[in-house]
Amino acid sequence: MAHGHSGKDHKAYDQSIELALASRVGGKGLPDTAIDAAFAAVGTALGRVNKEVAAGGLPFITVAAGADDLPAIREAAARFLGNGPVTDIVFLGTGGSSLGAQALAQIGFNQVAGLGRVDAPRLHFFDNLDPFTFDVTLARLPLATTRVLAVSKSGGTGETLVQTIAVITALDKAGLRPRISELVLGISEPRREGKANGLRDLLEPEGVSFLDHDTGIGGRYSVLSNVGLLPAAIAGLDIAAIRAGAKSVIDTLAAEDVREIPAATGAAVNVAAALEGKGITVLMAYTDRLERFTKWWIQLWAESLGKDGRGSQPVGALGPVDQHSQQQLYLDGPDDKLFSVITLDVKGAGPAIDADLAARAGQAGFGGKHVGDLVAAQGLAMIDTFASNGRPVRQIRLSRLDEFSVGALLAHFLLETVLAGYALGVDPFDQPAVEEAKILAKQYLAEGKG
Ligand SMILES: O=P(O)(O)OC[C@H]1O[C@](O)(CO)[C@@H](O)[C@@H]1O
Repeated sequence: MAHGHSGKDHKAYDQSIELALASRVGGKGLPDTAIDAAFAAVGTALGRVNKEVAAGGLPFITVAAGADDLPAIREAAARFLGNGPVTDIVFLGTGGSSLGAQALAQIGFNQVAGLGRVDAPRLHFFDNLDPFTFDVTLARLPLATTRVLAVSKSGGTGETLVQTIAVITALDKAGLRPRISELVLGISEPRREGKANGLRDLLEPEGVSFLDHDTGIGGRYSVLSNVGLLPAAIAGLDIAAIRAGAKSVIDTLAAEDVREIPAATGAAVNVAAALEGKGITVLMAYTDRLERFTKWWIQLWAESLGKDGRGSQPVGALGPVDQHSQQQLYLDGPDDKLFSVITLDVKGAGPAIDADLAARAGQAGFGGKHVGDLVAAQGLAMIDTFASNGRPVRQIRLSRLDEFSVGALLAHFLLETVLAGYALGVDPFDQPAVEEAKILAKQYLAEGKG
């Protein structure tokens, strides 16, 4: 990784819900009655989670806390990159088969808006289906030095299948089909009796090998399994540090007092907000490298909790840029939101601001400071402004953004979501409502509609 440390010697993050409480931010904050009721429900949910893990359930937790599979993941990454030059890596997959990998890749300064390529290879995540984007990309990519990782838990997602078909066709046209087993790799569930797996059917006859997607881990819970960690290893990240960060959070589940557990506290503040009729939960991160993290979290929260008429609308925001687009609404619009602000200790980081030039720009106060000083001041000012306007805000503060801390954050939000789901009385692991439009789309395609 170009910056930061992957050491395990620092606390991954600090969380505080103080400024979400009515006692601190006035009438519009969350009252003690709601917080107490939420902690009671989350305490019961925690007991259930711990019991299920002890009984061998919830493998997304046990896998995330382990390390036995890491050598195999590293080997697969090394084999995938091979010996020859690799200029580009294409990731096919959508939702939980892509967003976690994107969140991790961003920690290593990949996929950061405005930054473009830092080091080779370039990473391309095609989690959306767009005929023009894909056409242009396939035409421009140097296919002989490109590697493709196709990920689908079910092996049946239409977007991923048509992209994979297009890749095979492009490799064929480029005369590279004989090399496909070297250029392409898959991750999918093992074949199951009576269940089709289109991705394996497409690629295995070509000689392409697969890593098994854990059948007990749903896509949106898979980031700390090989689904997220193989791309992370390919991107050069320290996957042992990611797992160490995750384990540091998972280990807190054993604490006696539910209020001492950060993930349980995060679940409780969200459940309390739901009890108070706040239908929107905003996650605002003050660092470019957590932008995809917020997208990953949006799927996790929305698909896990939005059912039976329950759940809250997750909104991802980036600071400071979104202060210039959404702050007005956040502070002065409907009081229907809980805010969670993630800040990074960036004081002293980034370019120094020349004093003379700052004075010439009419901002003498910027002189002698660093860009990071301004961002740090903005994050803190935003948090305090939420509070002074009576808008409940939870703070999460990172001292560093590295593999260890992102592993911890990922585990935190995975656990927070499951605890909130159990506390709200919904099943956080299914997504029955997403099937209807998929079936209809296939019917319309057959009928030529659209
Ligand atoms: O990994 P798969 O099976 O291709 O599914 C991709 C995504 O599609 C969904 O099933 C929703 O349509 C998500 O839950 C999942 O993460």
